[in-house]
Amino acid sequence: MAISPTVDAEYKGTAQPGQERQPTLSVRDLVVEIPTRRGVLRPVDRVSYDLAPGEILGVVGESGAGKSMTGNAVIGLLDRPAHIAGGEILLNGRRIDNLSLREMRKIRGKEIGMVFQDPLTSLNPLIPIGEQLSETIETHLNVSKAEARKRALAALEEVGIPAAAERLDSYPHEFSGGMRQRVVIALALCAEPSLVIADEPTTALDVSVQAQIIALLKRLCREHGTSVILVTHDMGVIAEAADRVAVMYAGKLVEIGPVRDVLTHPRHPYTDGLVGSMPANSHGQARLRQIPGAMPRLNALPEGCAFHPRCPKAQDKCRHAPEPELMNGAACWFPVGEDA
Ligand SMILES: Nc1ncnc2c1ncn2[C@@H]1O[C@H](COP(=O)(O)OP(=O)(O)OP(=O)(O)O)[C@@H](O)[C@H]1O
Repeated sequence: MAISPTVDAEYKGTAQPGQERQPTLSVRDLVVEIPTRRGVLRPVDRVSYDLAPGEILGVVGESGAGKSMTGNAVIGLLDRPAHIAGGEILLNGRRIDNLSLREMRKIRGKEIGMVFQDPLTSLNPLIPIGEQLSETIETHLNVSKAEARKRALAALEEVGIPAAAERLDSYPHEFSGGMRQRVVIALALCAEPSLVIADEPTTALDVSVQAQIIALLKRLCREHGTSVILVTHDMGVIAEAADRVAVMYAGKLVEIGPVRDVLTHPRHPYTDGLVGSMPANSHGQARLRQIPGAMPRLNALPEGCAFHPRCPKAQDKCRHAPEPELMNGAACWFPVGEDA
């Protein structure tokens, strides 16, 4: 049975009748467009998903798939000329895709926390970190200066900054990359947002600290009941941290499902390729199969399914029929494991 891409089957499927919780975030048929001299590009093309309270959704795909654009659309930080050209974004049931810049600014920090690849983009280099934290807390939680400073210290302790009381007056450059990202996580969570968007939060860090930062993000969001969109090109990070995974290819959502199902039984051949190119873990055999070819440019998408030129299962239908919608979690005419 074909499932409309506007209905996220996995989310609806887990709720019992009458017990459906309002999703923290609903992205409905989201379209982001970029007008160019050679036509209009669609880096995000009718993407839909729901994010349940406390859920961690990993968004994965190769560079240029549209992962960051989707996240940036949610937080109202698309760089012009990219803009939302269709669909809806609801945060706790309230539409946020049509808010003014001023209203959106109030939501960022308070209702949506952000963790980017480079911690320095989130931190002001000229202000001690304790002050940055307490200012955010004071503004968003309406508490006194003294109370905000107390909570800033608690936030730093929570993210594992050693001797936190002495570090309140340190500047961002006085921390290592990993410690700085811990501070950013404290900043993202200090106003108790219901959603955190973490875009490649560990990509710029030493491999040795990447796992610690992912574990920290996961633990804190679990403890606070915060939902997370975790954008990454790394399936290993998804396996480590996410509850569900959304796979993007050339602006489209091509597969979505619980992480364990998608990793053990990927249905879209692109997901299968991504899983096959993961380095082996301690239980697996060496895999590291690369997907041949490269993702097409948005101004040169092939006819039919955008993945067909790289797909080992491609048939005539894939080359000519309109791109398939999500069916049982995968947008593919001939999913892996189902004989044509
Ligand atoms: N101003 C622009 N003009 C034309 N194309 C653009 C512009 N900005 C972004 N794009 C294209 O939009 C697409 C989506 O980019 P996006 O950053 O969301 O991808 P991504 O999956 O997050 O990749 P990465 O991991 O490299 O950040 C890319 O193909 C990119 O080249």
